[in-house]
Amino acid sequence: MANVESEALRGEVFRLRIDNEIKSTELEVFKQKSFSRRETCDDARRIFTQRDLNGEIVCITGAGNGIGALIAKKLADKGCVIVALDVNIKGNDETVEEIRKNGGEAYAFKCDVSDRAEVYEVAKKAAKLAGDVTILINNAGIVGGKSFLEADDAMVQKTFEVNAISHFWTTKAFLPKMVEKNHGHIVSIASSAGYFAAPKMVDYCASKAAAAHFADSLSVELYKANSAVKVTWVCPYAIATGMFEGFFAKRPWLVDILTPESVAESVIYGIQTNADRLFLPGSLNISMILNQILPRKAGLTFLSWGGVLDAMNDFVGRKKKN
Ligand SMILES: NC(=O)C1=CN([C@@H]2O[C@H](COP(=O)(O)OP(=O)(O)OC[C@H]3O[C@@H](n4cnc5c(N)ncnc54)[C@H](OP(=O)(O)O)[C@@H]3O)[C@@H](O)[C@H]2O)C=CC1
Ligand SMILES: CC1=C(/C=C/C(C)=C/C=C/C(C)=C/C=O)C(C)(C)CCC1
Repeated sequence: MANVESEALRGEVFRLRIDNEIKSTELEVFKQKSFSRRETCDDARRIFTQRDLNGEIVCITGAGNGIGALIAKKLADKGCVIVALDVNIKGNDETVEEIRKNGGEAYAFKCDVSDRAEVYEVAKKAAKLAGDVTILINNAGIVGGKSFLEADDAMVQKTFEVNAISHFWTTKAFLPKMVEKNHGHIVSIASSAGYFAAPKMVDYCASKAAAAHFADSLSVELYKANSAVKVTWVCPYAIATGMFEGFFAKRPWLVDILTPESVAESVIYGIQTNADRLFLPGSLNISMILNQILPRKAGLTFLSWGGVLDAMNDFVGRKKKN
């Protein structure tokens, strides 16, 4: 299970990096693992430029479950103030309770991020209570898991509204202050599904491609404005949070289902090092390039060899909680 191993190793080296105990062997080993040339070079540079997040005010959507909840708690442990938004009140409150129990500062707001008015209203309340948000993590997401003709229109619409269009509203709510202070970070949890297609994910893949390109385009606009506001978009392979329950990874030695823990650590690492696009695992960089440059037939053969065609056959997704 090379991938899990390299993910775990990444986590291990990552932890070493926090202690700033960079030994050349660790760095060497880190390089050997399945990271693309570009990422390794960037990593070498980024390893020594991790920024301290203490005192940052982080708004994270979808903080009631899965990687959103994990990232919120981990950032709170780093001294961040957490503004947790979720439509799932119970989960959101649990996340905030746990942070407060550990001595952190956190605020829970019920918010359906697909409801623009609600987003703007909650954003105002959050700024009054917690202060101006300096890191926005657009994490909330849904997936229907139906083939194109089976997918009901309402779910297709909702998928775009949550996975992509909501990023406009949350970013419009918090970016002005970041630009004014010339300090801030927008993080979009997009997906590798924004760059790779699979059956029963037409709406999901299209919405994640929109989310990825939103972040990419915004980062170029901010670059033109010489802004210090950073943009990171994260493109994980399937993660074992329950959202993609039943997803099948045919060649786990190539790309295996990720642990929420390793994804949360990598997202935070990406924020600390101002990463731009973060494929998880890093080897997807190579696959993405291959998939783009191969003639279509060869690309389809590569994807079917990798198991894409049957990956969603047994998809059940998250069992709706009570
Ligand atoms: N799991 C995976 O395999 C992968 C996930 N991703 C992306 O990572 C992100 C997090 O995924 P993951 O942690 O697995 O997902 P989870 O389903 O575990 O958590 C998502 C959270 O977002 C909440 N949410 C859903 N809709 C809304 C809404 N309209 N407004 C506010 N909150 C909402 C959910 O609430 P509720 O529980 O009530 O639905 C849930 O608390 C998503 O964007 C997902 O697309 C990317 C790659 C792989
Ligand atoms: C990338 C890639 C593959 C499969 C990618 C898939 C199917 C990604 C699915 C991602 C999901 C479900 C994300 C959820 O948000 C293969 C075929 C293993 C070959 C190597 C390149």
